[in-house]
Amino acid sequence: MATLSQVTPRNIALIAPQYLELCKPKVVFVMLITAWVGMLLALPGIPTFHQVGQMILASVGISLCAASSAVVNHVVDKWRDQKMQRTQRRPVAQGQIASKQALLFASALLIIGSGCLLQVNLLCLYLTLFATLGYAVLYTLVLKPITPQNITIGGIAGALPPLLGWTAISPNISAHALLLVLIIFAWTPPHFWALALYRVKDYQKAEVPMLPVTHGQAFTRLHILLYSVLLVIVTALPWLSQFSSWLYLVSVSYLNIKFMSLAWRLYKEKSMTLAQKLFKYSIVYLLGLFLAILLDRILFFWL
Ligand code: HEM
Ligand SMILES: CC(C)=CCC/C(C)=C/CC/C(C)=C/COP(=O)(O)OP(=O)(O)O
Repeated sequence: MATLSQVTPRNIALIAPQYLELCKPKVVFVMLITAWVGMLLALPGIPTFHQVGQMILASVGISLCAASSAVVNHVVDKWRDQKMQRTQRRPVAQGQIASKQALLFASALLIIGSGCLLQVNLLCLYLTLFATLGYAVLYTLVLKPITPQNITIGGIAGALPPLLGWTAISPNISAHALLLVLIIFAWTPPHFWALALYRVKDYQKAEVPMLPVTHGQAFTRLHILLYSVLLVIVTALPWLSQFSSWLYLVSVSYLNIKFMSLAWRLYKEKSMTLAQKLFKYSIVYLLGLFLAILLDRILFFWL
């Protein structure tokens, strides 16, 4: 336990980046972008002052709850992270932050985040708590060590942010918000299995039953390809249901051609460089898709 005399500005400056790292800030930020798109799409027009206030509170609340589950993930995964090259330098794995301190930090984030969402509405709060528990408990604690389908089922938690954003503005479960959730849900397996392919040794060492460990590289590449086809089909739905117009269709087609071509080449060529490329591109793809759906909506339905 730190004594009061140890709480100096210098010590805080030293420890703050480590606490920030526990929150998985880059992942949470991309999730927040998808939640913002959900919020903006739910708006009937230019937001009122009250709605801007709700959006700010919801953004803080969703980010803090997501960060809290990321911190718990570091604690639960301490021993696994120590065995994997990619994660062994993490603050909890290295013992720079004790599990107890990390859990206190996670609790504080969860309490403040929930407090913010309580001011927004109960539906948004409950769904966010469901996603938080989904990642911290269902995925990390229960599914990750027992089944290679951990990320398909656990992916529901990571896919929820657009719905969380939507309900912050309009407290009902809209079919269009569910379409956005479905897109991230179909996107998650190729996003993660591409990484698992080139990090397979890590997962073997840590005895985590990820798909390339349990079913091999060829089976994983085939499943990346199949989920990519599913992703292409699912991403056509906003246009087919007339929620989005031609601008979205053209943009998403461009993004999909590159996604499919990488997934197809990875399936044929068995290259680790291609797996790395697909993983990196999956993030650009998701950001591009959400930007396209938002711009399309603003240009054709708002203006
Ligand atoms: C269960 C679902 C998911 C799994 C298993 C997963 C897995 C991973 C893993 C293992 C990494 C770490 C890569 C590294 O440390 O080099 C990563 C990175 C990343 N993921 Fe995911 N992910 C999931 C869902 C999501 C979702 C829903 C989003 C965004 C909406 C997302 C966005 C990102 C981003 C932006 C990075 C890069 C972070 C960085 O560069 O530090 N992920 N993902
Ligand atoms: C409220 C809300 C929206 C919650 C979502 C929570 C959240 C931060 C999900 C992140 C998904 C993710 C990075 C999974 C990887 O975990 P991993 O343990 O497989 O990866 P690692 O080995 O890099 O830790």
